[in-house]
Amino acid sequence: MTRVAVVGATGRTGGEVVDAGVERDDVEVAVGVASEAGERSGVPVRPVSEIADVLADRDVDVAVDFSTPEATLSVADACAEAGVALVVGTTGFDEDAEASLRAVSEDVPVLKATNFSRGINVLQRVVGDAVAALDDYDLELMESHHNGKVDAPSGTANSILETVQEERDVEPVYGREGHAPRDEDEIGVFARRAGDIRGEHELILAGNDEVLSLSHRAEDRGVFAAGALDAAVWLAGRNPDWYNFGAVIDDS
Ligand SMILES: NC(=O)C1=CN([C@@H]2O[C@H](COP(=O)(O)OP(=O)(O)OC[C@H]3O[C@@H](n4cnc5c(N)ncnc54)[C@H](OP(=O)(O)O)[C@@H]3O)[C@@H](O)[C@H]2O)C=CC1
Ligand SMILES: O=C(O)C1=N[C@H](C(=O)O)C[C@H](O)C1
Repeated sequence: MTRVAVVGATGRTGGEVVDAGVERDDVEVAVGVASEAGERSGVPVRPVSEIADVLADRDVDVAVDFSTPEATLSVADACAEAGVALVVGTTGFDEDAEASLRAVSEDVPVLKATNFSRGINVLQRVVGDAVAALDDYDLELMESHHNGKVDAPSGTANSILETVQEERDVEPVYGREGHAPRDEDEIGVFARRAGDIRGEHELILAGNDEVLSLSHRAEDRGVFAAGALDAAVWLAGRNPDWYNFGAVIDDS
């Protein structure tokens, strides 16, 4: 049984992690963490200001984080101090924050994924193959999310862009406007925010007479919760290192 602390337990995604966790046999949701104290699905939620005590008192094996970059970094430091593994789903880190997280993985195991759905992970594998095979096609990347999302483009879109750039030297152009003729080595990147869209991503590869569209749509946040908890169970007890979600999928 893996004892989990859910950081962001009162949020859209962390709340789903708590709900999913209390239903699982391989996970014990020991505690939730948020800005303020509260409760979710019968699980006590404690303020992040008490994180060090919380990790020790509740005998936590893995912290699962869907919060904000700032909160993640303070939780990561506490995990390193307490010897607690960390699963990070939060997106929107700048380069310095990403480096700080990587440093924490020298002390405790850290698994970070911009998207915990299995479908996106497979999409990423297909993207690499497609971009390599259709190496002179125009590329455009689109994502859509709910109106409460604060980072743009999404973490997943940035990860897809990285995969594309591993295969081809393309320069991102974010949200064209005005006189903006297309260069053959650019990739347009577009973010839409509306309603409660769970998360949609699409990469198109367009030749003159055909368009290949690679797309994914999350239909329920439960898909992220399930993946993050699978990752937590997989990560518990491993050596300090930097891990990715692909390894979890490959092992299951
Ligand atoms: N990797 C993946 O698969 C996915 C990643 N995400 C990412 O997860 C993150 C959260 O998204 P979402 O659930 O929509 O966000 P919400 O705004 O709905 O929830 C944020 C949560 O974080 C808590 N929080 C905010 N500030 C702090 C703080 N300083 N200390 C402790 N807790 C804090 C909030 O608590 P309070 O309300 O008390 O402030 C709340 O519980 C985003 O970065 C998003 O991109 C989302 C879905 C899937
Ligand atoms: O904020 C969200 O909701 C999501 N965020 C992640 C991202 O930024 O890619 C993953 C998913 O798309 C939902």
